[in-house]
Amino acid sequence: MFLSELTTPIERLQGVGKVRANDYHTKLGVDTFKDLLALSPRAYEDRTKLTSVKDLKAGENVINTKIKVQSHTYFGGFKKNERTLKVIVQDLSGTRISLLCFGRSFLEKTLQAGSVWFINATVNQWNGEWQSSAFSVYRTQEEAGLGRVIPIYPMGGSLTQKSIRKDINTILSNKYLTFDDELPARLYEKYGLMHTDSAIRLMHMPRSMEEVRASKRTLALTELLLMEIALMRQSSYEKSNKKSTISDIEKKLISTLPFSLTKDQIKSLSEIRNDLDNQKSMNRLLQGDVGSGKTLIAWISSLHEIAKGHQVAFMAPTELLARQHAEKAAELLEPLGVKIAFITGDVKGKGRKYLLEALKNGEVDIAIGTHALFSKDVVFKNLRYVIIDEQHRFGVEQRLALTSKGEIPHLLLMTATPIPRTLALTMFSDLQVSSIHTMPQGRKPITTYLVKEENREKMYQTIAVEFKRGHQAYFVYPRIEDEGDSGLRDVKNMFTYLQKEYPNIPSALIHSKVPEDEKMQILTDFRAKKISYLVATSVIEVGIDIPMATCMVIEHAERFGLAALHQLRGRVGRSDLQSYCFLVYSSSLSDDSKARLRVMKESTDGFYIAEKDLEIRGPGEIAGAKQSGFLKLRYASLVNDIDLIEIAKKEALEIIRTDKGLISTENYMLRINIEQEG
Ligand SMILES: Nc1ncnc2c1ncn2[C@@H]1O[C@H](COP(=O)(O)OP(=O)(O)OP(=O)(O)O)[C@@H](O)[C@H]1O
Repeated sequence: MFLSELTTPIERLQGVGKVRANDYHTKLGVDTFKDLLALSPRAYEDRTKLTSVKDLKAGENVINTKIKVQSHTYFGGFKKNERTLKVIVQDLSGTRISLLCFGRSFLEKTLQAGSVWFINATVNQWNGEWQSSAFSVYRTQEEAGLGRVIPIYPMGGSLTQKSIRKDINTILSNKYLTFDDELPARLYEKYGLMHTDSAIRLMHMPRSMEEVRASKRTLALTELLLMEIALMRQSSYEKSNKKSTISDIEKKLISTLPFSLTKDQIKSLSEIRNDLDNQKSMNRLLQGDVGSGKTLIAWISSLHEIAKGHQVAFMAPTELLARQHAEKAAELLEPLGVKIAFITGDVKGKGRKYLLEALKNGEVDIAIGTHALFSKDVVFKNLRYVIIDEQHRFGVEQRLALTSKGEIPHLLLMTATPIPRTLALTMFSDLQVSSIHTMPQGRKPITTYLVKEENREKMYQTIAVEFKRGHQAYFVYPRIEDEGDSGLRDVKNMFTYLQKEYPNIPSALIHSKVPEDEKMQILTDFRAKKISYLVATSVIEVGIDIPMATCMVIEHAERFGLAALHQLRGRVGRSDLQSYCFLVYSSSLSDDSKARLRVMKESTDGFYIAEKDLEIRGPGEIAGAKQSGFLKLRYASLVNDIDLIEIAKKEALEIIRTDKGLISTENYMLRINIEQEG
């Protein structure tokens, strides 16, 4: 069978109870046997050889060794039950190591003098003595996993390394289970790949790091190739040479704007129009910095389709943003006679029924909402254009699911987190890209200050001056409330603190737990200047557009990624007023965090920041792309596997060129796997 066909729910696995199943679903996104087998270890520990402290190289501190217990002593405290057990042992090389058994006095009975054990320990040197307080002891070499390479999985809740390994083993030990190859036979030979069955088994139970590398390479190339083919299959882009004309209704909107469009806005709009007038469906990414005027382009281009009698769907990542967009659209488009509907999961009952009828009958021109727009009961009469805001929140998979709905509509994805060039060139080969580099005229670059924690007071005073000028501010913190141990400032406590700092200045608290209606009311009041500042978590990260807000304070700035910092900063500087961003950091910063904050101070250009992000993170993943489902890759790395990405692209192109329907026997498995995953 193919791995994608192993869809048995995880709760049916022997030994997995309710709690563990629930943790699999919620912590790891594992719902089926297939998902568990596809769970890629986040690291491997090489325990193939016994190592003594003498074998440690600079920077290493983990040993797997055989020990002989010498003696016991106790240290610290006055009474016996307050003292800590110290077990003196000798490792393979005869070196003395002290095992410090904090809270583990019971080991005195187990680790008897003269007995022999295997240990896995993290060691360090203290006053010339080797010590370890983080160690595990095993009776046999087998139990210690020695002679093997141990996979380390992502964990969560009740799931431990041991339980995950055991569950994977339970599935793989079914002797009737074998996995068929997912790629055409010739590719295995051409690229020296393992068979799928071996690759899956060796990913979880490798005997050497060489096997880890070989299995990863196979699984990564398989994954990339399936994704490239799936994307290319549904892409039917053909550049049109025809120049489109601007409809009257578009002209009308443009003429009512109190400003003129920027050069890049005009260019993007014309690229989109040309695509919209093409027979083939558009698949275009509109990338532009925060506040560069992308959403406006979305509305104008919607009119191009509405003028033809077509319907448009506009999807935002959160209800809050969907509502804000709906309000803005109403202001801009309703005077032109455009009929707008707002649809989210929260619109229920009679109102929903009425809206759905109107959509079905074609009485609505634009439906604005969250992903609820694409639930089964939402039927359009004539949907021809879909716009997705902040596309990094929607994975490639949703993109595929969306366009597989009947007649393929034109698709415009908008993002304010530009994609580094290398990635755009490779992974997004199926997308056409329009970029807005120029900012609207009159915008002053935001001034960014890096503020040491101890200088916060001065910063609060500077902001007080802005309040006096009638300007507004955001204060952002990483947490809603402190759970007692983090030492981080949190939204709730700081709300109280700032009220004392700024007596008589109206403020509001906004975070994910505030009900949607309340959030909306707060934003309406903020826009109407009834509120001067918001104390918030990163819920305000995307899309909120309040022109009079000129100050953005982000405390514990080192806790946020570059993309998030850039998005947050983009909430100010949205008018011709001078705006300021204060990044407050703690004095104990890692080199990476320092480099990131420096980039923020140096530049306000999202394109530059995206490239730097990739550079600083090096072999890591970019801009939270993996986590956010931008590209949900399990095995391949966008940074390390550029060579595989290129192979996948080349082979996928060839396959699509010769057999787009994937109907040949050789390509049969590709079709099955793509359809299963889709
Ligand atoms: N050419 C322009 N000149 C002046 N103001 C503009 C121009 N284009 C758009 N704006 C205004 O700038 C603000 C931001 O525009 P818009 O919301 O379209 O940007 P965006 O790129 O979608 O922003 P974000 O990424 O933050 O969602 C809006 O108030 C909009 O009316």
